[in-house]
Amino acid sequence: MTATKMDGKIAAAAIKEDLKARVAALAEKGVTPGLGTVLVGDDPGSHAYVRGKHRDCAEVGIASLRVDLPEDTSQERLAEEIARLNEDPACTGYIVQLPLPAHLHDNWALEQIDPDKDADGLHPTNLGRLVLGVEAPLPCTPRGIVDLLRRNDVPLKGAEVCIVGRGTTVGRPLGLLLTRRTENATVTLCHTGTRDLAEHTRRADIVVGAAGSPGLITGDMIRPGAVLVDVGMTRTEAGLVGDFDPSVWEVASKVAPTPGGIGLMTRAMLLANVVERAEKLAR
Ligand SMILES: Nc1nc2c(c(=O)[nH]1)N[C@@H](CN(C=O)c1ccc(C(=O)N[C@@H](CCC(=O)O)C(=O)O)cc1)CN2
Repeated sequence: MTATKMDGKIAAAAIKEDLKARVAALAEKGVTPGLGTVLVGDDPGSHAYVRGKHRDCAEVGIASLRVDLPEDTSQERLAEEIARLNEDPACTGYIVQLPLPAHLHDNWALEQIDPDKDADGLHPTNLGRLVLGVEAPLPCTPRGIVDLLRRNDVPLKGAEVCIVGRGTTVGRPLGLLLTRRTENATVTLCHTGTRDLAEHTRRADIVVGAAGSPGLITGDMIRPGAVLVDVGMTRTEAGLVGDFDPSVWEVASKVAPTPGGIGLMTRAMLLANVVERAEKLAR
């Protein structure tokens, strides 16, 4: 068996086309959605991701507000910029690019964001709303995973899903999303303390690699015909590498690879969150 690719580029392009039309409809009502980004430091990967987000905004007609701060930014200075975006009416939603430099704290920064402007869906209030099943912006990567699976006709109802990685941007919120009544999957959340990872991955219809451990999951660890979603993104000398070893392509039925899969869906879902918030404001 050679797996087929679940293509994030094709799906993201379709999502952006739809959003472009919705942004044009908002313009007729005098509303322009505006995405803010706060980037602290010099990490080349983070700079590339933020550049990509602003390129996407330009493509669909969303205004961009960009705040770039030096590596040695103090917590007080960062708090000022976040407070400014909370108050700025031109900014309908914004993100703080993660991870922040070590002297700042990701969770502290997320808590400073006005939950109504939280374009990433990562504010504790919005994660809490996800737990409660109340409407809220959804975290972009988990939302992108569910969207890509649906577009590729992967059944979720009753599916056994093994998520490898318990991070707060992907693994944990994805477990919450997939176990909602609308998705109705059964989730096993594995992590570095899991005793026998292969025992869990082999049982699953869908395996999500979100551990950031290159090549962790090999072909012998999955069942024939399984659907795989790679969220791992580790930069190596060989380029960008995901959590799945190339041997999985001979065993799986469908794969969302790194690169070309979920990263692009993450970007598209950020735009969707910003447009949805603007639509709410226009009602
Ligand atoms: N505030 C946030 N910070 C971070 C998030 C997030 O969702 N919100 N996620 C990641 C980084 N990220 C978005 O910010 C992101 C990662 C990867 C991609 C992407 O397009 N990947 C491409 C490959 C790009 C490359 O070659 O480098 C792909 O997978 O094809 C987009 C966004 C951590 N921080």
